Amino acid sequence: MSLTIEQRLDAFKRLDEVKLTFAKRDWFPGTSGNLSIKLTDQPLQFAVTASGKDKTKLTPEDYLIVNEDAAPVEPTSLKPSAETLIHAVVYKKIPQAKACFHVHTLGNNLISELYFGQRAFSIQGQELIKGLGIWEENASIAVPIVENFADIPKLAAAIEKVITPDIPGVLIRNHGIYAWGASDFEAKRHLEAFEFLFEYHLRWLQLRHVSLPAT
Ligand SMILES: CSCCC(=O)C(=O)COP(=O)(O)O
Ligand SMILES: [Zn+2]
Repeated sequence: MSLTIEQRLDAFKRLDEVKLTFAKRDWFPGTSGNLSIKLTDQPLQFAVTASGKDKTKLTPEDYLIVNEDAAPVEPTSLKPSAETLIHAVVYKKIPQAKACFHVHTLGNNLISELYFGQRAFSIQGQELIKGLGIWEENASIAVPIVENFADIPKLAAAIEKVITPDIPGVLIRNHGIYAWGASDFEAKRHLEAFEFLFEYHLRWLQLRHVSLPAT
């Protein structure tokens, strides 16, 4: 299914907006991180950030269109993200996902290592869980954590095993997080909620032994 120029430009513009917002938060240290927006199903085609680029910058060559095998669908000199297969796995396993964002932050790296032994990070009763679209009273979530592998097909297979529609994200040990949503707006909201919950928990671990003045 051929894509219109309007579809491309709209996806690239949306990715630019998200990229600049995340860049302002220093969420792309050392060229890390990658972003994608799904364009078509049957066949799966999505726009993804080019590999190895400084994601704090906007250039005319930041994105390319790829298929489910992470191969470019049009002639290009750009190399797709080294982790493109992971985005493809998310789109194939979670049909509702229309955007998928990946960042490396200190918070998500620390949480992924602290809780890797449990293969999940669990948190309950935090208001920002609603940011994940989970609104029941005193809700609890468990964010899956997989081992990090340099072999991307192996990492993608590990991720495919654990992701479900219930929790729109997955942590990779000492690497980062993938978060997705039914739109770029929703994927951004989910990623922000995850990162807030990680930061809250890390700060709580630091402060919980501090003696507070008697009230
Ligand atoms: C320097 S980060 C190592 C690669 C990585 O984990 C990442 O998220 C960025 O890879 P890409 O190929 O998408 O630039
Ligand atoms: Zn990464």
